[in-house]
Amino acid sequence: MNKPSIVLYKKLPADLHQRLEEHFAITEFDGITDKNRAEVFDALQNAEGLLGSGGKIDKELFDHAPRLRAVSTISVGYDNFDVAELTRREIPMMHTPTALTDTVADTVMALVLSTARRVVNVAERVKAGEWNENIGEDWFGIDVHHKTMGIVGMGRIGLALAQRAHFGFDMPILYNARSQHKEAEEKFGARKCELDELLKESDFVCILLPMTEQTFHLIGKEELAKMKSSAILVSAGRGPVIDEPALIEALKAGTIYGAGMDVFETEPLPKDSALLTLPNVVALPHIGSATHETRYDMAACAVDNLIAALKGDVKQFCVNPEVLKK
Ligand SMILES: NC(=O)C1=CN([C@@H]2O[C@H](COP(=O)(O)OP(=O)(O)OC[C@H]3O[C@@H](n4cnc5c(N)ncnc54)[C@H](OP(=O)(O)O)[C@@H]3O)[C@@H](O)[C@H]2O)C=CC1
Ligand SMILES: O=CC(=O)O
Repeated sequence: MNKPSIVLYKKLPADLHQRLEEHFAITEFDGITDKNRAEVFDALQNAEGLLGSGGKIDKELFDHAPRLRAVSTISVGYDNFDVAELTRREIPMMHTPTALTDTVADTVMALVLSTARRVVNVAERVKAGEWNENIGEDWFGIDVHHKTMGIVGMGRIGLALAQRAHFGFDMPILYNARSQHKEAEEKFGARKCELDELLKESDFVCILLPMTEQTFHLIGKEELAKMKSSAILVSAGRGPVIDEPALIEALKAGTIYGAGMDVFETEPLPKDSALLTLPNVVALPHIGSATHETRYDMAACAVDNLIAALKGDVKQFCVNPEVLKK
């Protein structure tokens, strides 16, 4: 019997590629871009599955995939997919939560620490040969321990961050989400509050929200103005949740102390972005989950997800489970 065809648009570790090959006939691309879209469309004509990460996965693409039965992304976020269109076509889509939760929380903590203690800025000065005598106050940062941690988006990653902040740094925790998160409250002493209160009271405001219509530019000029001038904003959910020009203004004006950022409105961050010129910004290239171990685990999860889905056996990690009930 012929194996089902799939389109793979992300390079996989050899063993995972082989596992996929045992089940499917693979047509492989290095991402889906404006340049190769037409070629991808051709390959999709026969494809029953789609697996990869990144790119714009929209209705036009699905229109070229008449046999598509399952989609699997190697990521937690799926804002680049037209999920409503997939659901309309009764196609399940799977993602890879849990595999990366701890690693992303570690990255957020790294941003908190490096921004507060000015790790990058100070290390660059050492490399530039500026450490010639006992350091003065111009090398100092601010404390992290015992300060108030504000977490916007108390989901999987928010919870893992709360654990680190509570047990590692004795930080009181405020959080904002749509629902109450008892585990965060009971295990880590977190208190749910309105966004306004969180912005006013927190020393670190960590944004861990998905990109949705409701979260687009949730943090803009007015919200930044509510933060303490000694506070730090950390952005690790999706770039467009923050109004970047407003953030740049706030950083330049000293409305807030600094920002640690792993995600941006445009990625890769344009070379002329003012964020690159500000000493109170730590900018990372969307490395939240980027460790060898975690990226492997995410890819393995996505491979398992696609194999299960094309067997009609989806048990977990489906972002549109309503299609499974039909
Ligand atoms: N920088 C990086 O490399 C990475 C970034 N991410 C991003 O992080 C996001 C979060 O991941 P994860 O924690 O696993 O996701 P979860 O779905 O577990 O958590 C999302 C949280 O956001 C809250 N939320 C959603 N919409 C709103 C809203 N309008 N107002 C207030 N709260 C809201 C949810 O609230 P409620 O609990 O009430 O539903 C939930 O607490 C991902 O969607 C992705 O975009 C993920 C991985 C890596
Ligand atoms: O940003 C990364 C993800 O997994 O989502």
